[in-house]
Amino acid sequence: MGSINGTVHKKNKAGGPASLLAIGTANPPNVVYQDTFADYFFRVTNSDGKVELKEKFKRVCEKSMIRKRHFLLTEEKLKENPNLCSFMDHASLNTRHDIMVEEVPKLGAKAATKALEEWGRPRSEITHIIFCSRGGVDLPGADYRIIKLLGLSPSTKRVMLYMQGCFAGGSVLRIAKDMAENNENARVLIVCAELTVISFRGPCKDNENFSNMIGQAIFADGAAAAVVGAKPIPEVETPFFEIVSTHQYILPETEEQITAHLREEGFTFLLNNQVPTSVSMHIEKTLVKAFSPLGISDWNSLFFVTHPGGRAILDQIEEKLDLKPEKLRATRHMFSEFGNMSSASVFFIMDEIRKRSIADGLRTFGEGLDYGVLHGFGPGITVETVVLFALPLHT
Ligand SMILES: CC(=O)CC(=O)SCCNC(=O)CCNC(=O)[C@H](O)C(C)(C)COP(=O)(O)OP(=O)(O)OC[C@H]1O[C@@H](n2cnc3c(N)ncnc32)[C@H](O)[C@@H]1OP(=O)(O)O
Repeated sequence: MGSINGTVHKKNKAGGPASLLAIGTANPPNVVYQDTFADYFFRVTNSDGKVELKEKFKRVCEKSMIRKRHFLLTEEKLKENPNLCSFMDHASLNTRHDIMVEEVPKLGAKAATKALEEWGRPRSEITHIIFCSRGGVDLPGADYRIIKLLGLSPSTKRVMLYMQGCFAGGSVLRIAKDMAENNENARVLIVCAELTVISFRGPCKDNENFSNMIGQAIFADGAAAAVVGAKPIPEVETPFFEIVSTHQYILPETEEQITAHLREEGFTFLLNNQVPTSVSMHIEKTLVKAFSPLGISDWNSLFFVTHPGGRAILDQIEEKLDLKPEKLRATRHMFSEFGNMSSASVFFIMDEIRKRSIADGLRTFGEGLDYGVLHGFGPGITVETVVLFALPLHT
């Protein structure tokens, strides 16, 4: 018997739907507040002379809706590595890469430790791991290193996802669902660890590549981990969201709108200012595809976990779907407190939703509602849509 809508599940190898059983998050302790970020950014990159650019950057920071962000790179670390502070002049990949290879698994392990503690079962019972990061490509990779850091079983089956971008918070859930439902007793540890070390750089020379500056104003460092499994053990595991279905969709004629390239100068990206319009224009299509099998067409009846690409993206989605302001409350709150942490962001939002639902004594872990939607957006433009079913708080 499954619990989605009280219906009986089709038999899969695991005997039930995959659920989220725990979430843990972690950020580097160094915090930068957005109202002082422009001053900080232009000072540490020795760019105070670019007065007009700084004024424009300040305006963008003010409109970003972000209050603070966490960064591994401190002012001291940047002073030690001045090649990270120019725009494109210096080969800096080795510096960036050396830091990423060490620090990505470590930050991931901090988040994973919290998730494993919440899960409460022995670490040896993790059967699979999916590690996701946009940087730190290495052999053996971050998936291998975290197994050592956490003391997981050497027979843990690994999947490493490098360089996917922000939609990958949805991709890891899609892969975890398949693993959990098709392998009896599988327990999948998901880890998303994202550091801006790979892309931090000083201001452009003029307005020409301002989209890079948009990235500097919104991207941030953070890691999230989750345990996913089917047929939770009563009294031992506490599932909160079942993963009902997963979908991936490439938006037509948008391949040039978000691009990123790994070069000697580090990770360079281009964000077209049409991104918010492109995402919002197609968002309803993804909901219709995901929810018509469930007979749901009232989007305000769902809870929302929306990758916080930027304020304009959230504003346009809200408008297009005619959402009540509270629908994106959790998403906006986590974006304000942590910025855009790429693939990790959606896990911070799910964590906020379930914790707030508990604190408010609501009927379910999903703001008192039954169904929710998780959206990941990224290069392609690729959209991951994950349908979630929120379990009751008291059974
Ligand atoms: C798809 C995903 O979600 C995946 C990702 O995470 S990738 C990151 C995706 N995020 C984005 O693309 C950011 C979306 N944009 C925003 O949220 C908002 O534009 C913002 C918060 C950055 C700025 O807000 P704002 O100041 O109200 O916006 P707006 O008035 O449009 O822009 C301010 C200036 O920045 C410029 N600008 C905005 N977006 C730009 C872009 N992508 N490239 C270059 N310039 C841009 C504008 O042209 C404008 O310049 P002028 O002052 O010279 O006219």
